[in-house]
Amino acid sequence: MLIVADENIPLLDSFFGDIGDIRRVPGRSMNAEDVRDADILLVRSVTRVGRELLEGSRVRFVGTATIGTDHVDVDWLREQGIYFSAAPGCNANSVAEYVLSTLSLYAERKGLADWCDLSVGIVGVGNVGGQLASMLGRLGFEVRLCDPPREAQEAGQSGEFVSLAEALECDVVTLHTPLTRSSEHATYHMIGASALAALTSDQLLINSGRGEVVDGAALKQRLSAGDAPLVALDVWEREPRIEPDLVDLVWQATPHIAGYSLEGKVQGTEMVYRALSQFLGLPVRKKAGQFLPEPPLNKVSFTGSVEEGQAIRIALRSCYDPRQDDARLRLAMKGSLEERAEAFDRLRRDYPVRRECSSLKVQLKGSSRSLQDKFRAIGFKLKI
Ligand SMILES: NC(=O)c1ccc[n+]([C@@H]2O[C@H](COP(=O)([O-])OP(=O)(O)OC[C@H]3O[C@@H](n4cnc5c(N)ncnc54)[C@H](O)[C@@H]3O)[C@@H](O)[C@H]2O)c1
Ligand SMILES: O=C(O)[C@H](O)[C@H](O)COP(=O)(O)O
Repeated sequence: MLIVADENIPLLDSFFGDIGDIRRVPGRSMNAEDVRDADILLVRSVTRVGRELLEGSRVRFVGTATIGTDHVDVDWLREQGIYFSAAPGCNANSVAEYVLSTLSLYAERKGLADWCDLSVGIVGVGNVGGQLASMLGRLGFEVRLCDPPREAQEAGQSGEFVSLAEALECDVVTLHTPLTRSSEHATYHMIGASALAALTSDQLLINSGRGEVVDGAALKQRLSAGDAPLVALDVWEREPRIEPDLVDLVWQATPHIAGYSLEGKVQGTEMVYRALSQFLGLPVRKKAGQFLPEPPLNKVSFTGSVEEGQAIRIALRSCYDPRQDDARLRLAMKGSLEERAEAFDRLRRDYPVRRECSSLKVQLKGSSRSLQDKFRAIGFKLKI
């Protein structure tokens, strides 16, 4: 059995080596010739999967080791009888940690003594938005949730949802919707000129969903006008050919790596491995956890005299500090369009190992119960 796989899927041999022969291909340039003789196709989000890639091949299973599925023509696969599986939720915690770290930097920039003074509007409350909402709620933030599809489905069951306009009133607005173009609540360019006009310089907009959810041209105009909000973009229109002008205009710029914790990536591989094993009628014997190495930093200690906010910032940023990714992306925005595109993909392919907060033991000597609860809310392991 031949498995054709994006070379950027981690642990291909460990998970799939005893299922079939593996042919590794760069995901961005994968073409029909690469997959013609394959039985199984494993991708991440940079390969467009549909008729053009698969017609005439013998592929019968497609797995994407990612949450997003907008790169896959799911309807065409269904019509062809090709089984499809994604990895919902695999890197939700990684994205939530990216948002938390971004919030901590923003609160510091604003000179806030307590980051919980920020209200946060979450647009799209699925795996990622839901995980983030739960963390922020436990930390004591005021959170507003906007999710019209869920609101319609859960009508009458809860009054917890607000409109997009109400979410846009929060100090921080963070986008976690999929990219959809034709459904009732399509998200393509959902944040356009009028939504952007509602935001002021007292606010932060974060997009780590998909680049095309925000109208890039309208964003450039808004950021060049007065009273503009700060913006943190992890995802961009037309990746990897992103606009260097927009990189210059945003406060924080990262190369689509919010979900790139090692845990998130390996869980993506594991979920596709499980789906393929079930599809082939094989036993599921491997788990992501068995392949995760000891983290280079596995313990930090704080004494009772440490200021609470300071302790949380140190622990959070020792696991993930987006400023490093921001600096790397800005440095890479040189040369021609193609050179910049290659650099964008290189930053993602050669991404350093990043571990989630759950990999770090936090020792809190003589700390308050409330501080312990906050560390737990973020997912740290506590040693008291
Ligand atoms: N930057 C990254 O590294 C990264 C990592 C993981 C996921 N993502 C992106 O984040 C998206 C969300 O991930 P998820 O796991 O939470 O997906 P999900 O499917 O679990 O949740 C998405 C939620 O968005 C809601 N939604 C749909 N249309 C909406 C609209 N118009 N307004 C408000 N809400 C709307 C849905 O009802 C759903 O509850 C993914 O589809 C993917 O594109 C990015
Ligand atoms: O949808 C997802 O899971 C994320 O956007 C994911 O992190 C994308 O990573 P890539 O497929 O581009 O490696």
